[in-house]
Amino acid sequence: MYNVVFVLGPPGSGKGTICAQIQENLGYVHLSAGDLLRAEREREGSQFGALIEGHIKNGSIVPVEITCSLLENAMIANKEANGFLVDGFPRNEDNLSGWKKQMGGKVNEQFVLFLSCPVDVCIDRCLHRGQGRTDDNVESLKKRVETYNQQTFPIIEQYEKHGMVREVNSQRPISEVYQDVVEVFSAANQK
Ligand SMILES: Nc1ncnc2c1ncn2[C@@H]1O[C@H](COP(=O)(O)OP(=O)(O)O)[C@@H](O)[C@H]1O
Ligand SMILES: Nc1ccn([C@H]2C[C@H](O)[C@@H](COP(=O)(O)OP(=O)(O)O)O2)c(=O)n1
Ligand SMILES: [Mg+2]
Repeated sequence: MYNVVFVLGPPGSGKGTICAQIQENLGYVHLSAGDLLRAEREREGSQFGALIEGHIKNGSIVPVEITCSLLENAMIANKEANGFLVDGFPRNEDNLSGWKKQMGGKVNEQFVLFLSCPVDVCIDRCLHRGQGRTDDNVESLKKRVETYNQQTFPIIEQYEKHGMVREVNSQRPISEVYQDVVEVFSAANQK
């Protein structure tokens, strides 16, 4: 059974930044749904490139069959990992139900790391991220934040009802955020 930690929060809340540090220090493998989709978009011969780019620019969510298969393939390719940081997933009901259907019974969901940060701070970070992303512009960001508020936050609330959410305030220096995140992982892995 694969250990899985979901990492959620608004665009720009620091999910990728924190996951990279956890991967380096705790042996979890970082799987960013967004990175996997961008790689699939670029892959020669992919039938999904245009569809993925449409969703990315529009801030909407790619159908789960595509995203979940990318995640599962990446997990199979990293069997030796202590666990997986599934970053930016599940982002809506379709993601959640598709994941349960495809991965239910194959994974141990440890907890949901929720990086909370005010939206205006997050937008500002994305606008200065400097990764040349086609969706780090004011127009796409407006739509991504709307998608987050309308579709992703309710998923976090569902997990919250099951006592699975560990919230860390990410409107602080990265080192402080990281310290709190490490404590969350320590507590979870002591059990
Ligand atoms: N705690 C923080 N304080 C200030 N800037 C941050 C912090 N965490 C991340 N950043 C910066 O904000 C931008 C978005 O971070 P990123 O990890 O890509 O977020 P996400 O994956 O949630 O969209 C990056 O430029 C990153 O360097
Ligand atoms: N589960 C997911 C994750 C991302 N996507 C698409 C739509 C998202 O706006 C983009 C970018 O996601 P990504 O996680 O890289 O974005 P942030 O790190 O939150 O800024 O990818 C998706 O369709 N389904
Ligand atoms: Mg990211």
